[in-house]
Amino acid sequence: MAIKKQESLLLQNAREIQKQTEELIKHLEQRGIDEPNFSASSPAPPADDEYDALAIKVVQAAEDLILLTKGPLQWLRTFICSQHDLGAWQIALRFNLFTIVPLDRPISVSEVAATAKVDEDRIGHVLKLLASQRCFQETEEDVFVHTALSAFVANNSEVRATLAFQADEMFEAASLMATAVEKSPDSLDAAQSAFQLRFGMSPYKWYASNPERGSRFAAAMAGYGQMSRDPQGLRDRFPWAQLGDVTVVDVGGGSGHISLYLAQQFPRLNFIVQDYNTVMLEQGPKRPEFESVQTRVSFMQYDFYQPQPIHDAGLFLLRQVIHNYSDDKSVRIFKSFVPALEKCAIGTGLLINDMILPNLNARAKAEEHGLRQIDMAMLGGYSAKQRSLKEFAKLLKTADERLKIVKVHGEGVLGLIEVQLLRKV
Ligand SMILES: C[S@@+](CC[C@H](N)C(=O)[O-])C[C@H]1O[C@@H](n2cnc3c(N)ncnc32)[C@H](O)[C@@H]1O
Repeated sequence: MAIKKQESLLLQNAREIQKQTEELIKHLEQRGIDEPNFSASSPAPPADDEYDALAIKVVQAAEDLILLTKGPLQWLRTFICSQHDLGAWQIALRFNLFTIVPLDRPISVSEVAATAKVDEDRIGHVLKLLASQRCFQETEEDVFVHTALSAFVANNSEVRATLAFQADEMFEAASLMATAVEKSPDSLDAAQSAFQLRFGMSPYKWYASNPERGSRFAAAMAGYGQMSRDPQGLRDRFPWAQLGDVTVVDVGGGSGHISLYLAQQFPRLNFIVQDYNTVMLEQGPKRPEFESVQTRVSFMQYDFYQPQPIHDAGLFLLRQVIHNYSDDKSVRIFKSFVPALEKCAIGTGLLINDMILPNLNARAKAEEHGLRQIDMAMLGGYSAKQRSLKEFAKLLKTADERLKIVKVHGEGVLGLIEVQLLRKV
């Protein structure tokens, strides 16, 4: 029997990239969408689940090929210097380089530096690093134009807020991750989170006492919504229209950006946005979409460790809250809904819109990596974590035996877990 020569793993990955890229192009062609390029006028890739599913296959094969080609030593060399990339982005964001570089003409480093009020030498070095990531392009020595990447940042203030809060407070806190574990090696301790060690208080207290950063955090959350396209997933994967004329209570809703979005989509629904942080709540009515839905969206200060005061809700929404808390606090939050759910109509749901960590090999590594990054962000910020479906079920049961997961709606970056308080009719 002829011994089959082992096929090159490098070539297998290269062929996979070719095959999956062809699928991706077919998808674009079928929808009449032009291919993306690096220029500032590049069309954006489509924002739909089908495209994402194709794109992740290309990304996985490409990332595997990069690792195989570079080998461990050179892969590590690049990776372990990532904090310096973030440092350069921090400067670019803090000194507004993205908006100083005009969208319609080249600009010299000296002009950027004069507007940013920082010396030319450092601004040049920062722009050159970013340009090596195809974020800005140096068209001639010390002259820059936007690329697709930098123009996107320039044009999107919410995404800029997301980048800036990560490059500032989260980056500073992340440098103390191991120290935080050293201080509390046996279990999660919110008082010893990396953020707490860096800033002396929890993120929420810190944002409340630093209103400028607090309002940037609210915008950053909206930017995350764009990145994960989760508001659309939330809209499409749950039967909102079937709820009828009811009030949805958005608990820990921050600026209410999600309620405002859903209110625009579903004209029969009313929303109450609850948050204990008034700085976050005050952002809501300032948002441009508020005007068109202001009769149906209201804001209310409420602390979710206290019993839920709304007893005639059609649905409670708890979005991106539980991942900020340890197990015991999550149980207290779930418990706060019980007296209200006992009084609301039978079948009233508690919809948890939080990341569900995947089971082993359920998702491509490149995709799982994105989820695990946020899991680490929760550890560093709050001594908290993301959870699997099994973990959610366990916490709900500990809060009240009658709290049951009745459905997981669809699949996306964030999960959509519908919980009901099972009661006898
Ligand atoms: C990660 S943000 C999520 C915001 C929003 N739900 C979203 O999806 O964008 C968590 C929110 O919980 C709020 N929060 C924290 N502690 C709270 C408490 N004890 N009671 C009510 N809201 C609280 C924070 O102010 C913040 O707006």
